[in-house]
Amino acid sequence: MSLQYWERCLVTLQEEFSSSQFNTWIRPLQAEIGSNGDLCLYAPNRFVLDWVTNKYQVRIKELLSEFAGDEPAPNLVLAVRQAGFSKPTPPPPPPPVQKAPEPTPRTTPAAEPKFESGYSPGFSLMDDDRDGPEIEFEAPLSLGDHYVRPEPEPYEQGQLPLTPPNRKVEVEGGINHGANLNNSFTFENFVEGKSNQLAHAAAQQVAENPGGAYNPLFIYGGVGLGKTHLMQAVGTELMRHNPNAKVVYLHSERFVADMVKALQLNAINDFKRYYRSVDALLIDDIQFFAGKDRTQEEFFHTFNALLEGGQQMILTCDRYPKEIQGLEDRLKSRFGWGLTVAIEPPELETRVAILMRKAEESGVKLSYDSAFFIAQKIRSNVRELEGALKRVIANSHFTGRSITPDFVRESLKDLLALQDKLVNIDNIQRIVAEYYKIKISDLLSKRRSRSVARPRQVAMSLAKELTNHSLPEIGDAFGGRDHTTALHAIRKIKELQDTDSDIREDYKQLMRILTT
Ligand SMILES: Nc1ncnc2c1ncn2[C@@H]1O[C@H](COP(=O)(O)OP(=O)(O)OP(=O)(O)O)[C@@H](O)[C@H]1O
Repeated sequence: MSLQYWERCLVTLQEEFSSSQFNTWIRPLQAEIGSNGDLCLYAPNRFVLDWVTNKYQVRIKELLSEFAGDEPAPNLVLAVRQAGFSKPTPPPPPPPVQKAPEPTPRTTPAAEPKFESGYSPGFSLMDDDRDGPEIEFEAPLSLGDHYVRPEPEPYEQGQLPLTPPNRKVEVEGGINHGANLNNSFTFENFVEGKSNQLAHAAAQQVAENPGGAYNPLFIYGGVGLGKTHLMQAVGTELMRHNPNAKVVYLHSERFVADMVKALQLNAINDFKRYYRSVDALLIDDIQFFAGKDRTQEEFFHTFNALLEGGQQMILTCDRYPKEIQGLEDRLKSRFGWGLTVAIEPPELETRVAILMRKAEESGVKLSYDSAFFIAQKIRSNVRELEGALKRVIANSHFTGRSITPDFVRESLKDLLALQDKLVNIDNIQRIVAEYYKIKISDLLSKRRSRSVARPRQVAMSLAKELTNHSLPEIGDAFGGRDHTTALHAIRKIKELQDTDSDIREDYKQLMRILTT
């Protein structure tokens, strides 16, 4: 048997699943035909294996039987890819001078910092209590730690403003020493829902087993959906297990700025040493690496060294790695070596649950009806949701009135008016027409061909979901149709979202365009 059945399965599964499901669970499976003709699918790690076994195995078997027709279907074997198994792209060894020492086996994230060969600092990165001249390098400066460079170099006028020697770095409020982590981002206060379930589960796995099979963990999704929160929750958890763990969180722009500064100061080796000495490196919004070739080059080597040393990396991005324009292919492929998971905008129930939780955390009583009202109106992302809730709470404190749906409506009046102005039937029609490359007049016409009818139904559904117009008003706005046509359109699109991955993706994209 050749792999053709599996290749056909892939085509079907890609149609049936959302792109994030397919990219996360199916794409990483490596297929082989076993010596006895079994179809062996190798998952990169246990997590993916369990997920695929529980959720997709039955469907894969069904498809295999379907494609085999009258022939016996191949036996399916699911397993974790073993070390030594023909890995698609094993990390190349870093250049000798940057080679990290042999990784020490570890059960906790508290491994000793790893230093380049020949460099013997004789102190911990976290150790403030030492003699000798110090300079604070840009990265440690933000992290609250600093280290001694054996031969401090003189500062020259005009050089970038390094912190003067011996100045103790202040740790910002709410920021964990040495990690730049925000204590308020924890697993406990992260509300799980369908939209973030995979990312949440993966992050918890990493917190339990750093440097394990899910390295790097790559979390992608739109703005304000909780990527930073989850990434930092892992960092906080690692530090909770071991307060000496060197967990470093930073925004990708900071990495770029540090590197530029290090190059200007001729301190690139310090830069390399610093970033390679951590136990866990958490970099946010790596889409900012796009087009920055020198940064990518440096990050590529850091990435390899960390992976080789078994140090955990977590990266976030606003899109799927392969879709980042201006990012080298070798980085794109490396980002997929661990686990790539998506976070989607939260659905209504999750939005309500988040609001109730945030209100509770603020010690405020929020009724379900009021939470529901806000969640129905604010759909774009969690940050916006939090902003709206803060406004309502502040207003309630200020006026001494209790929070009811009417009070919420009043408090958010300006915001909702602005939103209504931004999302109305006219611009839904304009954006849907642009998206499907048809004319607005087609949406309003009597034409019933699929190429026009489907976008029209999508636009009507969006109008129902995003505006306060009634069904008769929506029908009327689409070429004078009646409310039963609008109702049919909405039901049809709801049904298609469960069965047709193209429609599901289109709808999601359009929602994103209209609400962000
Ligand atoms: N599921 C959730 N439960 C609780 N709070 C959440 C959840 N998702 C997001 N938040 C909160 O929403 C706010 C925005 O989240 P976060 O900063 O993690 O978004 P992001 O995806 O990293 O966005 P950006 O790409 O803009 O950086 C934070 O205050 C975070 O705590």
